[in-house]
Amino acid sequence: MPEPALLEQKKSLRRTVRAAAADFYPRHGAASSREIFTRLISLPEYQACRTLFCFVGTGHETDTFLLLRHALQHGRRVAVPLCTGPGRMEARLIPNLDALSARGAYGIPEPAPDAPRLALQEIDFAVVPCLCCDRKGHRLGHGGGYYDRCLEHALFPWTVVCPEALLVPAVPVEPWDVTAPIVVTDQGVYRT
Ligand SMILES: Nc1nc2c(c(=O)[nH]1)N(C=O)[C@@H](CNc1ccc(C(=O)N[C@@H](CCC(=O)O)C(=O)O)cc1)CN2
Ligand SMILES: Nc1ncnc2c1ncn2[C@@H]1O[C@H](COP(=O)(O)OP(=O)(O)OP(=O)(O)O)[C@@H](O)[C@H]1O
Repeated sequence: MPEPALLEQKKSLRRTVRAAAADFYPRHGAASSREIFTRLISLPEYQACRTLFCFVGTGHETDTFLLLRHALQHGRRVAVPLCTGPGRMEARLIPNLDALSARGAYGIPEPAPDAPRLALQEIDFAVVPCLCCDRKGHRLGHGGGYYDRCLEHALFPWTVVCPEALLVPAVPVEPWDVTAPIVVTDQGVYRT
């Protein structure tokens, strides 16, 4: 059962961070995303990975097209989220960026519903979005629980990405919230 106080804290933090993000991304999003990209491709977990699962960043998120393109050009298998129901998503393989020309749930570019499914056991490394997070790897998402469900049993390393300007001292943590082992910002890499 959700604890009412924590739920309220998350709601209120989402409101504050959405406003901060709306201010941040139009002005600094492109530069921030490039810095985050540079740090991501330097991670040993990325360099070693053969199969990458990475979100497709939209407007007020880190732009991940740089990473998706890099991974495809360097021979990695690349999968992105496809929302399949409330709070549920699957990793689906894409052969190139043209496979992301359709808009899916919430206006996010998604592969076609018949794109091949990637079993979670086959993921070597994943890159995950957030509205904001803290340096301990606690992330706040949009509240759908998509990543908490998906990463609940993850045995692979994964990182959340967040501009340093949107980091918060502490994200309220509920029992089902997963903790990112790595936080990559535009200014550094934090291992939790
Ligand atoms: N790029 C990206 N892909 C993702 C996620 C994400 O956060 N970012 N998700 C992570 O869970 C899942 C989709 N979940 C989402 C749940 C709610 C909203 C949402 O409410 N967005 C807007 C409203 C969009 C609209 O105007 O309709 C909002 O925040 O106000 C977005 C994504 C899977 N794919
Ligand atoms: N592993 C899980 N199993 C069942 N329900 C879950 C699980 N994880 C989260 N939920 C449900 O999902 C809802 C949203 O959770 P939360 O607010 O933590 O989402 P979020 O992390 O902000 O969003 P997202 O993961 O989509 O970015 C909660 O009401 C919770 O009950």
